[in-house]
Amino acid sequence: MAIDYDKLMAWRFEDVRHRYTQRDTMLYALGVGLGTDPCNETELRFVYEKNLLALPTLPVVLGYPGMWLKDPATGVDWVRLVHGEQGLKLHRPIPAEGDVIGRTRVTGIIDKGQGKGALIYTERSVVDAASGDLLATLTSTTFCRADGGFGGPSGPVKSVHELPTRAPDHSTDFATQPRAALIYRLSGDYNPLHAEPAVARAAGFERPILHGLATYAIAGWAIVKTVCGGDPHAVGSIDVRFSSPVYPGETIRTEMWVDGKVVSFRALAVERNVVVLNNGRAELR
Ligand SMILES: CCCCCCC[C@@H](O)CC(=O)SCCNC(=O)CCNC(=O)[C@H](O)C(C)(C)COP(=O)(O)OP(=O)(O)OC[C@H]1O[C@@H](n2cnc3c(N)ncnc32)[C@H](O)[C@@H]1OP(=O)(O)O
Repeated sequence: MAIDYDKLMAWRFEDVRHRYTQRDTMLYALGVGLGTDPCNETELRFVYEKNLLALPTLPVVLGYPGMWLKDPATGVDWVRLVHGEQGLKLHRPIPAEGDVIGRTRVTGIIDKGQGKGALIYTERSVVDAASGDLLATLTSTTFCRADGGFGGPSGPVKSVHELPTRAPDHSTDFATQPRAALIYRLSGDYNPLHAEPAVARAAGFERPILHGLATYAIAGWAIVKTVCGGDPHAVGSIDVRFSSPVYPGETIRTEMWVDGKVVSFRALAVERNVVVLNNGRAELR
């Protein structure tokens, strides 16, 4: 079944009420890979309940509607989809525990052509359940590699941020563990692509790949640690494109360029010397 543009644009999402605890916040940070050095006090603040802080990227798992594209009625071949781009705008500091509502909608669908794929743009608002205050706005591009040529529009596509041409101002390495995806998924993205070898092979990968949002969080953490002095509240937004898959166990090198309040960044899988995140742009408060 092919994508039906009008049907998918009008896809109805239920509100997702999500009460998250300090334990969830710590599990998220552990899934990202923090806490491997028990004496690293900067990381401990995100994985230990004493004065616990939330990573700025935590909202990506709050009020998440799940793998809705697995529904055959969407017309999407879910096995072949990958995460294409992610944006996050933080409107308020994210508490280490809370009760939120996620509201998702489809904002655009692009036909890249037969054999090239389709892009599905979604936006999610995460609001505080009690006050109704908007905490974060998330924008996602799902790259549906098997679904091009359905007769939809070819634009407008999201523009990408150009990185500076000079050498990076900062660079930091972060070793992921072979089991990284198996821990990260417990925060809510249960896509079997990250756990089941047979599904990964059917999707065209030699083995399960890491969640794009785990790599995204690693780059976000690199910015917090390197540019923000460890203060997660200093981050206002983070946008990036996923340019190549990451295999759990690889080392992620985040390269950063700082120009006033704008941090441009990209990330590489060091062992293969491949750029895995590109066109990154974070804005500091
Ligand atoms: C609610 C939220 C739902 C989210 C669901 C996500 C669920 C998760 O569990 C799934 C994951 O986490 S998957 C893991 C993370 N993602 C990845 O690993 C993808 C990495 N990227 C790739 O493989 C390729 O870049 C690939 C395949 C993306 C593109 O490669 P190519 O086809 O070779 O593309 P290329 O020839 O370089 O360019 C063709 C056109 O596509 C545009 N483009 C490229 N990369 C893009 C990307 N990442 N996002 C959006 N557009 C992208 C190019 O600009 C080009 O456009 P044009 O033809 O107009 O010039």
